[in-house]
Formats: sequence, C-alpha cells, structure tokens
Amino acid sequence: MKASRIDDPAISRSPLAIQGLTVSYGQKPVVYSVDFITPPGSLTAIVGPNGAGKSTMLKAALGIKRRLSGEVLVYGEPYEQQSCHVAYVPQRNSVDWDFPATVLDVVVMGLFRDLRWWQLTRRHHRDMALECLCRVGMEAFAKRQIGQLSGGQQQRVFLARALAQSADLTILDEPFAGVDAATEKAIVEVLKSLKRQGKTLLCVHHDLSTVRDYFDHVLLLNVRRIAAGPVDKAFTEKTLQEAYGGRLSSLQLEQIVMPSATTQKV
Ligand SMILES: Nc1ncnc2c1ncn2[C@@H]1O[C@H](COP(=O)(O)OP(=O)(O)OP(=O)(O)O)[C@@H](O)[C@H]1O
Repeated sequence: MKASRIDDPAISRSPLAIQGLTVSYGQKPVVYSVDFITPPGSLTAIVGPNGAGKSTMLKAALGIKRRLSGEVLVYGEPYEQQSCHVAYVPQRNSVDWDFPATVLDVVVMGLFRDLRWWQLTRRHHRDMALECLCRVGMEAFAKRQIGQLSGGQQQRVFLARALAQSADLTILDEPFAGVDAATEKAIVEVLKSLKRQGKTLLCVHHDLSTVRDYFDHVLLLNVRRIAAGPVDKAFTEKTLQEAYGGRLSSLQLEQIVMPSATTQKV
C-alpha cells in the first residue's frame, strides 16, 4: 500500500509544506506546480525575478489567494486547521496605514488572533507588546499613530507584531524593501535570533548579494520551482541563470556566487 504523504516525516515535521501548488490570475498560471518543504528551524530566502510569483505563492499558501490546485500543510495538517502556528508580515505597501491605531495597538493585536483593536487588553499584554517593540528599537514610538511612521519604522513595527505572535513559522514578504542599512541589520539580527530559538522563517528577498550572509536555505522560483535546499547547494550560478535568465550578467553571477568559491578555496 502506498504510504500517505503525511506519513512522510519531512512533511509532518515541516512548518510549511507546499505540494503541487498552481495559482492563476487569469488563464495562465503565475505559480505552476510548486513543491516546497520548509525545513524546521531554517531561515529561508525565496528568490526570483519580478513577477516570478513569490508573493502569489505565499498568498495562496496562506489562503489569501485561491489555489487552482495543490496542498498546503502545516506540520502535516491542512493550513486552515493550523494557521495559529503561522505569522505573516505582508509587503509594506499592501497595508492601509491610515487605519486608526497606535504602534502599540498594532503589536498587541499580534498577541491575539481573535482580539480586535477596540477590545480591552490587559496590562501584561501591553507590557509584552512593549518588550517586542524594544527588541526592534521602536519602544519610543509606542503611542504614535501608525500612519505617522517612516517606511523603515513601519517595517520594524510589523516585525514586532510578528514577534508578539511568537509563531513557529513567520513568513515575511520583502522585509528589507526600502529600509536603511541600520534597519536592515536590526531586522536580520531579530530573524537570526528567532532562528536560534528554533523558529522557522521564510522571507521573500531581492538582494542576491546578501543571500549567503542572511539565509541558510533558499527557494529559487520563476513560476516553477527552479531549485530549493541549503544555500551552498541550491544557490549556484546555474540555478541563478535558470531563474533570472539573461537578466543577470556573468559578472554579476560571479560576484554573487564568488563568496562560496572563495571559502572553498581557503
Ligand atoms: N491582483 C493581480 N491581478 C492580476 N495579476 C496579478 C495580480 N497580482 C499579481 N499578478 C501577476 O502575477 C504574477 C506574479 O506576481 P507576484 O506579485 O506574485 O510576483 P513576485 O515574484 O512577488 O514579484 P515582485 O518581485 O515584483 O514583487 C505577475 O505577472 C503579476 O503581474
């Protein structure tokens, strides 16, 4: 008898296993038959050119966008039954920043999936939220309206909200978009510290030059899955060429993959 895929330990232990995912906005799929098993405790970059389907894949995995086909499992069970394990940090520009809430309100909301912003919170909830704001260097902004923050500050607040959720898996869609070098460094440190605590992180990322420094695993996507696995194995000149085609020059490719070549020679 053929074993169920959920009996596969790689799937039942994975905080997010995507199987045969196809998504379309019209006739043509923008994500096609993608399989990807997120290793527990990994910090994974999702990489691919503009329009490759990275955000769409995540939205479909999270039930925000309808799937044409495919399965999304969290620890071997359908995502819909296990969504409490997952936190999502969307792209900054997809959020309505005129929403009437303070920075602290937004983070407190991360503590309770069912709590609405007008419902009462207790002191210890607010203390915990403040602690998360401290971890991203935003405690001084706790009382400020969210619309009155800069882009990098908004990104930090979103991260604090994800910290408050304390989810096993946090999915971040371009957390470094439009942030300065100091904020980028602060965000990377938070992500790495979550990984050290055993959490799993999945991040859409565009800067190919930092993939090796920031991440241990990578998924290269261009409508289809091009490659996936540990960065040293899956993030190569060949897979990058396949994902980006002629969009990357050989010099750029060499510079991106060079760090590992240099390390291996030493
Ligand atoms: N709401 C929508 N309606 C129709 N087509 C869409 C919609 N959103 C995205 N698309 C199309 O789906 C494809 C995948 O888009 P998606 O945003 O998932 O790509 P991406 O890899 O996240 O891109 P980027 O790196 O530019 O953010 C693109 O061709 C895009 O034009």
